[in-house]
Formats: sequence, C-alpha cells, structure tokens
Amino acid sequence: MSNHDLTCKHKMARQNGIVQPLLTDLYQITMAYAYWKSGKVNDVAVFDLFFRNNPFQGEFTIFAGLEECLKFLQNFHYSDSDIEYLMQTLPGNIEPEFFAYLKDLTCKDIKLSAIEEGSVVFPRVPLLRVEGPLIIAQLLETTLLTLVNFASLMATNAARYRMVAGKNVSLLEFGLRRAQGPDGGLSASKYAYIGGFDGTSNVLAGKMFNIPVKGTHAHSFVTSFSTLDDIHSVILRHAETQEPCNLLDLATEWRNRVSSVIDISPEEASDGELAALISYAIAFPTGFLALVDTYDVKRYHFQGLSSRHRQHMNGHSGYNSNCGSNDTRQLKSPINSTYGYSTVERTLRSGLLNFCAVALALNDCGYRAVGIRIDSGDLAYLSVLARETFEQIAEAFKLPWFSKLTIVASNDINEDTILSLNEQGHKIDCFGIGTHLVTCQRQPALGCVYKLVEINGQPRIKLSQDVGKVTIPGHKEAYRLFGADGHALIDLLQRSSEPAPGVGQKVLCRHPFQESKRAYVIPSKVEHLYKVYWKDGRVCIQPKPLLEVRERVQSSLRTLRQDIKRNLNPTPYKVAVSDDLYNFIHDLWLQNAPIGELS
Ligand SMILES: Nc1ncnc2c1ncn2[C@@H]1O[C@H](COP(=O)(O)OP(=O)(O)OP(=O)(O)O)[C@@H](O)[C@H]1O
Ligand SMILES: O=P(O)(O)OC[C@H]1O[C@H](OP(=O)(O)OP(=O)(O)O)[C@H](O)[C@@H]1O
Ligand SMILES: O=C(O)c1cccnc1
Ligand SMILES: [Mg+2]
Repeated sequence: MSNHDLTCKHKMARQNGIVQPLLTDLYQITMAYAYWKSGKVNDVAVFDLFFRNNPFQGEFTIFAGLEECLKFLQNFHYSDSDIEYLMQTLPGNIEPEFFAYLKDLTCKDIKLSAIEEGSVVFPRVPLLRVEGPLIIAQLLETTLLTLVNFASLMATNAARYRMVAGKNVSLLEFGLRRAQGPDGGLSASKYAYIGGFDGTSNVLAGKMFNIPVKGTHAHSFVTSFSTLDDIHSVILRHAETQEPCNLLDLATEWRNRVSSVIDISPEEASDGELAALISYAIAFPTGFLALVDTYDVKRYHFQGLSSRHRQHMNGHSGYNSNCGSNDTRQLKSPINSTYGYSTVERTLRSGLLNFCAVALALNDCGYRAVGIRIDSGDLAYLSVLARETFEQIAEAFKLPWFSKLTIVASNDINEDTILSLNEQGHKIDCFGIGTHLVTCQRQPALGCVYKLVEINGQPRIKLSQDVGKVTIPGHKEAYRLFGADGHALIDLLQRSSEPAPGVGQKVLCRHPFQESKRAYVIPSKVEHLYKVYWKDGRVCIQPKPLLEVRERVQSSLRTLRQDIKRNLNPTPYKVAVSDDLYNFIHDLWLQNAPIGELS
C-alpha cells in the first residue's frame, strides 16, 4: 500500500458500525420495490438535501457530517443477513428478483455534490445534491439525513458556545453521560470538536476521531477518602533529584502556612478531602487538577442549610440578582452571618485550602499543579474568589505562576450562562459543558429534508399551502457572493444551465417567493459552493482531517458580518435565486397548481 493510500485510509477512518443500509426507514425499501415493479429501474433523479430554518434562534448554521456520508456511500452494500431479514420482513408477494437486485446494489452510479464540511450555510441552499438512479438515491435519504442533521446541529451549537466564550477560554465537552444514547454521545463529541471545542472527556471519541481527551476527577474520588489514614502511600519522588518527598508532611505543613494567608483554619478543612487530593497528586503529579467543591454544606459541617446558602449567594454574588461578582468590595468582605463566611464560600475555602496545600507540597517536589474545578454555586463569584486566593498565595510565597493556575467551571452551563458570566466578570479559564451542549437542549432538531427536484431531466416542484415549504425545482448551482468589504453578502441559487456570476458583474438577486424583493449585487468575489465529492464509485475529494474542518468553521464564520452572528435578534443573511430561476419556479408553480372553479 502506498503512502497516499495509507493517508486516505487514515482520513476515512472508522465509521460507527451502525451506519449501514438498513439504518433507514422501511418506506425507503418499500418504495424501492414499488419503483422497481413500475419499471423505474433506469430512471435518473436529482435530490436536494437542505434545511428551512436556522437553529437556536440564530441566522447561521454550520454544515457537518459530510465525511460520514462519504463513508456510507463507500460501504453501501446489503449483506446476506440484511437480504435475509428483508425477505422475512417484507410482504410475501415480493418477487425474488428484487432481492437479487438489492444484493448487487452499490453507489457506483451515484454522484454527490456538496458544500465543504465546516462551512456556514443557510436555509434553502442545498447542502448535498444527490444525482443518479432514482431507486438508489431514494434508498440513501434517511441515512444521509440522520448523518447530516445532528452533525450540523451539534457543530452549530458548539460554534455558538465558542462565540460567546471567546477564543481565550478552553471549552471541554463533558456530555457523554447525559447524551441521547451512545451514538448521540459519540457524534456529539466529534461535532463539538469541529464546532470549536478543545477536547472531550469521551475516550472512544478520542480514539476514533483523534480528538484530544481531557478531564479532571469526580466527587466520588474525594468522598471515597475519609481520613488521612486512607492515604496508601505518602511518598513522591522529586521530579529532578528523585529524592523521596513525604507529600503528606509537606501538605500538612503548607496547610498551616496557607491557612493564615487565606484566613481559614485547618480544622475547618476536610482531612478526607486532603487525603484524596494528596493521593490524586501522587498519581498525577504533572496533571494535578482538583475538584474543590465536594464538601458542601449538605454533606459536611452545616447539615440542612442549603436554602440559606442560596440566599447568601443571591445576596452577594449576583446570579438572580443584578449585583455582579466583579463588585470587589463585596468579594473582599463576604457575608458575615452568624456562620461567618457564606457556606458556599466556606466549601470552596476548604477545597481551596487543601488544594493550595497539596499544590505547594508538589512544588517542593519539583512539580507544578494545574488547577481546580468548581462544579456548584455561583461560578462567577467563586472563580473570582479562587483567583484572589491564588494571587494572595503567589505573593505571600513568591511563586508568580500560582496566580495563573487554571480554573475550570462546570455545572449545567449553557450559552446564556456564559453570556451572563461574561457580564458579571469571572476568572474561569475553561468551561466543562455536558447536557445543554450534547442534547442541544435549546433546539433538539435541525429539520433537514431531502426533496426530489428533477426526474429524467424534468424538474419537480413540491407545492405547499405554506410558501416556505415549496421546493426550489431543478438541477441548481449555489454561489456565495462577497461584498466590497470582503464579507459574504448573499447566497445565490441558479439553474445549472446558467453562466456563473462573475466578479464585478451586476447580478439580479431575487427572493424566491416574494416578487417585490430583489436587489442588484456586484460581487467582489464569487465562490461556487458545490464540489463533486463522490462519483464513479469513488471518493473524488478526500475529506479533510477534523482539525482542518474545525479551522474551516472559524474561517467561514469570519466571512459573516457580526450582526448576522450576534446572539440577540441577529440580522438574517440573504438567500436569493437568479431571475431565470425565479421565472422557472413560478412558471412551474402555475403549471402544477390547478385552476379551481367557483360555484
Ligand atoms: N454567576 C452565575 N450566573 C449565572 N448562572 C450561574 C452562575 N453561577 C452558576 N450559574 C448556573 O446556575 C445554576 C445553579 O445550579 P443549581 O441551582 O443546581 O446550583 P448548585 O450550585 O449546583 O446547587 P447544588 O449544589 O445544590 O446542586 C447552574 O445552571 C449554573 O450553571
Ligand atoms: O452539568 P453538565 O453541563 O451536564 O456537565 C457535566 C456534569 O457531569 C458531571 O457531574 P456529575 O454530577 O455527573 O458527576 P461529578 O461527581 O463528577 O460532578 C460534572 O461534574 C458536570 O457537572
Ligand atoms: O473530567 C471531568 O471533569 C468530567 C468528565 C465528565 C463529566 N464531568 C466532568
Ligand atoms: Mg457535577
């Protein structure tokens, strides 16, 4: 095998085993038989795959899933057991020759044109154009839709999180446990990465798609330790000298020293937590990132105070209130109730005290700790508190790097939470995001459809009471026209027989259904959106590695004006048809709409 083959093989790496021809709706196969019975074996069709509305109340979508579509076409083949199953399942009158026909089917006569994966795309502009034998193109419908719909929705969701988080914050996908089953979880990890996440906690996704795998540890790890006696071994060898260091002794000594700096007594900090953090640090001296919010009021000192804790939080830190946690006056003098510090703060201070003690002990052994994760409470306020603590220690012990320790935040985070945290001011370096991201809780489906637009050279239009659902007929091309400032201005659909629009040439762009909406555009750049990815039974353009698709998402988003991308009331991007296509649609529409009779 040549190097080239090896590279291609690598790029078209494994596909989830459940993606196969029977991963479809029954009606595709029953239609295939009815087409076959009615002599349509040699009919040639064109289908468009497109969506009608952008998700998440936004005005853009990211196209993803193309690589998986290509793998599907490449592997399309009914196995013996598939045929056997269909013989048992379909009605008994199906002619055996149909099964023989199915058995030999491949996608060698299919041509697939597509927009580049990772591009920003818009309603009505087909993402895929599938041409070839009607029966085969029909059999591909459901699987192509399931491969594109969730992929594009997820990539869009992730890209939106990246936009609100900004480029200087890390984003980790933590969603597998909350995802829509194993396949939903796996796809979510892949497309969250494409959309701009930096890594995933999903190990299989890491292995299959070469995505960086990252993570911290869970509360169970901390709660599995009760006392200092639970530490199995206290010895860590110094990173350089290899001298044995007693991490427990060092951490205990540091805990006393740190406690005077951050004004919390070692007695208030949990020994079980210290034991857990020491044990974790010994296991991962170069990757010590610790969860610091385990011993909360409910499990530790102050049984039953959680509603009060919430009141304290609301009172001084700002979620559910307008009082942002960047109000340093309040941060420096936290609530002084009968209990002293607010309970959440006390929680964090126990964890922080223990974390700092272990981090400083590690430093004595030649290692630098990585940071902390906060998974409850007011994330803005607590991150500021943690950063202040790190800065105090950095100064007290002359360790400047300590002020730069990483602060990871998790706990039911969504786009709005990040926007709100930004407004309040926070010191979070990394968000770990699960549920809202991977389930696309804000909008769980994109609604891509697959419509027949031409059969044997004849255009097809599907009419609907709802104008927005009328399909744009015929074999078409799509162009993106750029304005003088370099931004994308409009997407233009034309009949394939028309000449492509030219740079510097005036083009009439029309709304597909509203006659009065039209504009002239003189593009400074024209991008033909379709390339042929599959033809003659082979992949014509190798899909790019995930990292490049991920970069493509960002570069494609940069071509959009800011007002189209903004979160609140974004401006719609325009999608138009040429004058020729406009007339073609409307002539066909009239031909297909019978004239009624009034009586
Ligand atoms: N500063 C903040 N601004 C806006 N939202 C926040 C802020 N801090 C945290 N949140 C969000 O508020 C919600 C708090 O969740 P919840 O009410 O379950 O609190 P919790 O701290 O997890 O409590 P518990 O530990 O009792 O489960 C989460 O969705 C979290 O992302
Ligand atoms: O909140 P999400 O956005 O869905 O992110 C994933 C959540 O999964 C973990 O919680 P879980 O309670 O399952 O385990 P833990 O003990 O590690 O917190 C993690 O701590 C996050 O809170
Ligand atoms: O590594 C983590 O911190 C993690 C992983 C999955 C879910 N929640 C957290
Ligand atoms: Mg959690």
